[in-house]
Amino acid sequence: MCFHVGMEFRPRSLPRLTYRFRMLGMGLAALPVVVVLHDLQAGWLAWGWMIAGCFVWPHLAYWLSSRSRDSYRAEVRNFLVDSAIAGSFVPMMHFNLLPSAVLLTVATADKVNAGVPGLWRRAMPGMLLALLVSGFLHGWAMDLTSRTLVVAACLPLMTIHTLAVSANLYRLMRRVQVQNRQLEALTQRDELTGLDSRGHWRNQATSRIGQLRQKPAPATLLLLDIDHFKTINDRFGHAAGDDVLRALAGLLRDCLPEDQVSGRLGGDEFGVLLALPPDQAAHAADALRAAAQALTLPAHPGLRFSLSIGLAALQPEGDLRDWLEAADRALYRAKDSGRNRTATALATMF
Ligand SMILES: Nc1nc2c(ncn2[C@@H]2O[C@H](COP(=O)(O)OP(=O)(O)OP(=O)(O)O)[C@@H](O)[C@H]2O)c(=O)[nH]1
Repeated sequence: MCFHVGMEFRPRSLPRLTYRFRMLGMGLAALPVVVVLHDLQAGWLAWGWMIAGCFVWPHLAYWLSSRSRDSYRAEVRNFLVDSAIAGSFVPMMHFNLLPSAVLLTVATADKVNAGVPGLWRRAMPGMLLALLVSGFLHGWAMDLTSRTLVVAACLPLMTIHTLAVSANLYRLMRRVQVQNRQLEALTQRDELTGLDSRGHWRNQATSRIGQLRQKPAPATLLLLDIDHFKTINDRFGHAAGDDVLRALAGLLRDCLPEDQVSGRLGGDEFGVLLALPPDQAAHAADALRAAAQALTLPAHPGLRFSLSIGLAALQPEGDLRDWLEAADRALYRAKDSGRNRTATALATMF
């Protein structure tokens, strides 16, 4: 009856979080137990156990888990004790039907909501054992009837518990949704350049091919590679190499049409989709190469770099793999013929 949900994310504040919920749950559970014990004119043992379970245990559980080196494991153990306490109350209440059912259900639902795999199943033997021990201590008398006051005393646990669990689950779901969105955004971006990551770029390119199949339009793929990038790293340092990669990403944004789809495919290789026919794309590529050659980096005055670019027009029958292979072969032709140039894939390359 501690209503905590989502324990699997193991927050450091776990003991404090469960403490509040356990206080509330156990406090509300005490209401029907008190009414039934009063009706049964129960003895000191039953009253003492009720006070221990409902009012002392939440503080003890907090003390134990906040002292523990592994508060997660400690809380799992506390959850099992919660269930055992709920089970022990049933014979004490002479199996009064409604509070017994509510207590056992709520205790089990807590284990499910905690998000710890199989916790509710692990809690069952302890709950049953506690019920048996309590039965031997308090007797096996049965009085299933729940009078109106007992029903009313169950209501706060039924209503407030459900609302508290729902509110907590909602909060958790919202947080997971936000984190999922953040994670997705992170995987879509190349951290260094801010361009599309390889995977996201491939997805974008594949969906662009799908659109072009539906509604044909010119499209050209550019594969870019920085010439002798290893030498730049070796001569000016890795940080300078990173600056070059970032500067190139800036050039792509500034020099190429806005509807480009640009991504860093890995290392010093970049892919760009342009909604242009190959001759216009080749002009754009040459302008980009000229801009790259002219670029100076204030932090590295002696550093200059050039680009080799392979270019391939989309063929109606090809897929992304064919398109990339054609552009790649063109890129290698550009490299082989001396670098710092643009080469266009031959039609037979597809
Ligand atoms: N600074 C930096 N270097 C990287 C990064 N990723 C890969 N590299 C380096 O990029 C270099 C790529 O080298 P190569 O594939 O030999 O290419 P290259 O030196 O440009 O040779 P050519 O393409 O034939 O002109 C390697 O030295 C990698 O270590 C990165 O994120 N930052």
